[in-house]
Amino acid sequence: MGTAIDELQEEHEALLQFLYAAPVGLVQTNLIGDVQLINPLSAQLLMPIVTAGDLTNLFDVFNSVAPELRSMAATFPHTKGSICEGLRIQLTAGILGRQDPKILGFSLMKIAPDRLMAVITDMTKVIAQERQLKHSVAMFEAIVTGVTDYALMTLDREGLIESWNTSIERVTGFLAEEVIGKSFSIFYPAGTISADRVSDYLKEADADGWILDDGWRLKSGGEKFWGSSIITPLQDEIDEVANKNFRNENGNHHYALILRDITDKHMEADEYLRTIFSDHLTGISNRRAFFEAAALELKRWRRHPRPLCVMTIDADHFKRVNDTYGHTAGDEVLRNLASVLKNTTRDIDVVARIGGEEFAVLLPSTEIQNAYLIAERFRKTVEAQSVWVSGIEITYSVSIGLSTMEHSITGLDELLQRADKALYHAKNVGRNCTKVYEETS
Ligand SMILES: Nc1nc2c(ncn2[C@@H]2O[C@H](COP(=O)(O)OP(=O)(O)OP(=O)(O)O)[C@@H](O)[C@H]2O)c(=O)[nH]1
Repeated sequence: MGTAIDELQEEHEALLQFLYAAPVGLVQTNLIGDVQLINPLSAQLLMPIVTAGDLTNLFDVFNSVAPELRSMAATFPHTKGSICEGLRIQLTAGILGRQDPKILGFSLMKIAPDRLMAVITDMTKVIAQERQLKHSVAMFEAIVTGVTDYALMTLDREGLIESWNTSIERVTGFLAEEVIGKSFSIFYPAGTISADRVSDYLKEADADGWILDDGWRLKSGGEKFWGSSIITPLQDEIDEVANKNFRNENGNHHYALILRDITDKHMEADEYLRTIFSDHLTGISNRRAFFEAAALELKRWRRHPRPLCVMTIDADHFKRVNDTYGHTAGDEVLRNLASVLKNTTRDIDVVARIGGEEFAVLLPSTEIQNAYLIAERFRKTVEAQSVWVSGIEITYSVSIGLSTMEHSITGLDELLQRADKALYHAKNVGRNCTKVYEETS
């Protein structure tokens, strides 16, 4: 008969075998993330973010791409249960030389008071399929929806509304005479679309056959609704026969715009989207949302280069804030930073927390001189205010790095690296300042 020790040994070996053969990545750690058991698949999946082969601590490994995991585990109040489920973590975006972002599915469970189990899967393909499906579903729904549920209009080559069906009035409240001859941007709330963007949308529709754009839209009375717009170029044979010279270089000069009010559906999906794209601490975009939006902007830039800047921001001496006032106060400062940043930028800018105390903003259609002014306005606002936590006044400052997109830049990773170099320069010259990337910086 085996002793209790033998039984434990057997159990342990069975667990090891299970770990080894499991079709998902499994990592067992203690509460602070020190790895106790790890299967080969995990090691393989985590490879892109493991520095110098060091897999000692799971939270250290994830620190650059999902810094929130550590505090999520630390603040989990129960002795057992799910800490996070199906979190999608963008792995390789932003890592120099990696053009193909890998996305991991990550779930973390507390399985005993002193033990965590992480389940890791490769979601890259699933997400690509989901995105494709989203487009197909939107197109399909636009086609099959009852005539009353969508507004249909035609646009000229500049995006000015030429004709419409009466459903526009039902969906948006605008009358024909109010919209004919106006840009379709009339349906966008102020600050959410620029003239450049209108023209880019049309060019994208030409290049890809269509473009889908979901977001806030405006009714004539100023009321907002969540709309889904699909723009497709119209291949108009009659016009081609009538006047060949009238066609633009892409061969299309009219577009159909289908605008649907999907507020109800959006509200249902909103909570889900928030968990995927929002940073849990500050509520602004998370790293994943930033990289997705930035990839789209860069794709646009490659087709139609327009000034595009990136700003990276790092709170100064933040360790000192944590050490002096505690981690909770530190969190409050980060929330303050995010909110000031959001308030000093436009709606069209992508404002995200991309690391622990690192933030980034993508500034489309912005010259570097203007990006500098925006950065300085933000920096001075931070400097001039204070955060109150439990009756204690905390002041802090930020350092900022800026870079601008150029043809010689290979991708987002390089653009970000340049901004980071400028940020490093700002730290080196004494912090609380903004520096623009220069070849020599
Ligand atoms: N409160 C809080 N602190 C965090 C979070 N993420 C990272 N940090 C802390 O941020 C600090 C970053 O410190 P460092 O990178 O050493 O730099 P620093 O003290 O900000 O100094 P400089 O960047 O050189 O000005 C570390 O102490 C981290 O623990 C978070 O979510 N909440």
